[in-house]
Amino acid sequence: MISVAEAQARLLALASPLPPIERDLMQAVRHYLHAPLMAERMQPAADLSAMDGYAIAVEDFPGPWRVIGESGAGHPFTGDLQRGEAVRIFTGAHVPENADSVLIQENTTRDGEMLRATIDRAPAQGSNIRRLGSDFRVGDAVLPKGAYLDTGAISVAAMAGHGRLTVGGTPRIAIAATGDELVPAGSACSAAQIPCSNSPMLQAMLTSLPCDVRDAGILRDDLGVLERSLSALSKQVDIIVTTGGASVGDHDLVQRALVNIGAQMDFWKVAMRPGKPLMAGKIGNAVVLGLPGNPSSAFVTAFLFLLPLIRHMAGCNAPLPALFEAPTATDLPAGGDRGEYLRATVEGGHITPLSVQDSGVTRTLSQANALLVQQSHVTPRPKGTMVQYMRLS
Ligand SMILES: Nc1nc2c(c(=O)[nH]1)N[C@H]1C(S)=C(S)[C@@H](COP(=O)(O)OP(=O)(O)OC[C@H]3O[C@@H](n4cnc5c(N)ncnc54)[C@H](O)[C@@H]3O)O[C@H]1N2
Ligand code: MOO
Repeated sequence: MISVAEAQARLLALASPLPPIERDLMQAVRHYLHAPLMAERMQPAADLSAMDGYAIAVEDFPGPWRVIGESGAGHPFTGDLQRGEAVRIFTGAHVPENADSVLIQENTTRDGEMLRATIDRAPAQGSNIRRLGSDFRVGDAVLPKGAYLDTGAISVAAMAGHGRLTVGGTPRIAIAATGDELVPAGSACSAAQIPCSNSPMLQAMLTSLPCDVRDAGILRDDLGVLERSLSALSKQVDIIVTTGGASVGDHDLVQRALVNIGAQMDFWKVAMRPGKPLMAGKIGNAVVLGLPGNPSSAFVTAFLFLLPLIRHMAGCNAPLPALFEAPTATDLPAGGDRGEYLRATVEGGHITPLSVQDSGVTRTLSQANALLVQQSHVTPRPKGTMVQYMRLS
């Protein structure tokens, strides 16, 4: 059996990043930036007031001042300030020439044109002023290549003058559940049946990634059905994900069906728990990833393989999940012959593996916010030992 790291490397090598595409800002959300993003404008484009109050020269403190005009956001005051003069100013407005501080209005009294300070200490030069170019200047790289376009990134891209962005491609993905026992979630379900939770789970996992996901339904454990469906999907999408039918039972037909329709399988079985029966290969131009059927196995393998594959194809520079460290809140037993990914909770800086690790259980998936990574053959570790984990949320 190959290691998780080797399997990840082999999977990513099966596909190249898709060609980049230009999109409107809002269509670029959750995509990866294709090249560093340069500012096309200076921000702020002038010295701006950070508060509502009066623009003054600090050397005139403690006043009084004569208010000679007004500067509002979008309506700059065009004159300049002489000794003893102030300009009424609002948040976001241009600071007039010769002013070097904004007195907030709460620290003043006003009588007609006359302005007085109600504080004793002179404000510092530059106080309540956002300096020209202090956020970024024209040509500054405001986002690096491969940046994930989350809310903050969209904000800075818009401020930097961009209405369209060049981002990595959007892989098309088909999710096919397999198993005679499965019924669609919410349908009547006999004791011999089980709701298909894997397909909704996988779709939920992909909502924050740049991909077009299609639910290819539930495929019966029938070689002909699997062959026809997988063959058709391979011509329509970039990634086919199956769940179930990956192991060694008589009804585990996914691999056989794939080979029969000409797939080149790259690996089957990875030294990990849960998720051992994972398989990957290619049919034509499509990558096929066969996840095990058990819900936690499907979750962990999707987290460690499917998500990185999508990120890689969509232009992310670092597609694999990041590793963090925390002290374990409980003793940990020795590792077995497979790497383990224990569903765990990180709280108050400590990590606690959930007591139930059965890969058929879905409740633990809803409770876990981390996967505690335990290398194979590791010796027992007492409470307090630093361990590695991956964040799930
Ligand atoms: N003799 C052996 N038996 C098994 C081995 C092994 O090495 N030797 N491996 C075990 C491991 S590990 C896993 S994981 C499972 C995976 O098996 P399959 O991928 O073939 O999955 P199924 O048998 O089809 O289903 C397993 C389990 O999951 C339920 N399931 C399947 N699909 C869904 C779905 N879409 N939503 C919810 N639940 C699903 C299914 O009903 C079964 O209960 O094999 C072990 N066996
Ligand atoms: O590896 Mo299986 O995924 O342990 O249940």
